Amino acid sequence: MLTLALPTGRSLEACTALLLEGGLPAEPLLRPGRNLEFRCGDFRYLLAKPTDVPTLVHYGAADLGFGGTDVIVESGAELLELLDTGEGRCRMAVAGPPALAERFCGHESERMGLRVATKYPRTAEREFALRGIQVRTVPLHGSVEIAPALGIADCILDIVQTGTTLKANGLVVLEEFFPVSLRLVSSLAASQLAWEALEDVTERIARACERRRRP
Ligand SMILES: Nc1ncnc2c1ncn2[C@@H]1O[C@H](COP(=O)(O)OP(=O)(O)OP(=O)(O)O)[C@@H](O)[C@H]1O
Ligand SMILES: O=P(O)(O)OC[C@H]1O[C@H](OP(=O)(O)OP(=O)(O)O)[C@H](O)[C@@H]1O
Repeated sequence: MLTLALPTGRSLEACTALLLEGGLPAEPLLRPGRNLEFRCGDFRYLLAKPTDVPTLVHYGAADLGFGGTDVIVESGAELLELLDTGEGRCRMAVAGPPALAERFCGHESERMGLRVATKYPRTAEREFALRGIQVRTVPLHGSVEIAPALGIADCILDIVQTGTTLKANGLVVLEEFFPVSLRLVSSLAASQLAWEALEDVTERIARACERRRRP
C-alpha cells in the first residue's frame, strides 16, 4: 500500500483531478467532508495543510506528496522530486512600492538590511544570501502585501500569480526568484523501498498532466 499526502486548500482539486485522470482510485476525495484519511484499493490518502505535506513525506508518514515549489523549498526537507505537474503555476517574487525599484536596479549594497515581510523566511534568507544580500525577515502567515504600507517591512517575498493582489496594494514586482508549480515528491526512503510502485504512480500522473496540457 502507498500513502500519499495531499494538500488541503486550493491545490486539492487539482491533485484529485490528476489522480482520477491517471486512473487511480481517489473518488472519496471529491467529497472529503471532515475526514483526513482515506483508503481506496491499494492507496491511502492523508489530507494535510500544504506546508505540512513535505514534513509528512520527510518523516515517512507518507511515501509521496503533492506540494507547491514554494512550500517544498521553504520546508528544507530532503525530498525527491518525481514530477512537475505544471499545475498552480506562479512565481516566487520580491515586491515592494514602486519607489524601491531604483534600489533593486543598483548595487547589492543598496539592498542590504532590507526588511522583508514573508510567509517564507527560510527561502528569503537563502535566496537573498545567494545574491550576496543580508536581509531582515518579518515572518507573517498571510496578507503579506499590506506589510510595507503598515511600515513594518520595506518589501515582501511572496508568490505572484495574476498580480492582482500586488496591484490592489500598490506594489510592483522588483525581482523574480524562481518559478513555482505543483510537484509530486517522495521521501528518499520510499524511493529506495518502493521504487516500482512510485514509478507506476508517477507515470500515470504524468500521462494525466500531458492530457490536460493538450488543447
Ligand atoms: N495565487 C496562487 N496561485 C497559484 N498557486 C497558489 C496561489 N496561492 C497559493 N498557491 C499554491 O497553493 C498552495 C497553498 O494553498 P492555500 O493558499 O490554499 O493554502 P492554505 O490556505 O494554507 O490551505 P488551507 O485552506 O488548508 O488552510 C501553495 O503552496 C502554492 O503553491
Ligand atoms: O497574484 P495573485 O493572483 O493575486 O495571487 C497571489 C496571492 O495569492 C496568495 O495568497 P492567498 O490567496 O493564499 O492569501 P493569503 O496568503 O494572504 O492568506 C499569495 O500569497 C498572494 O497573496
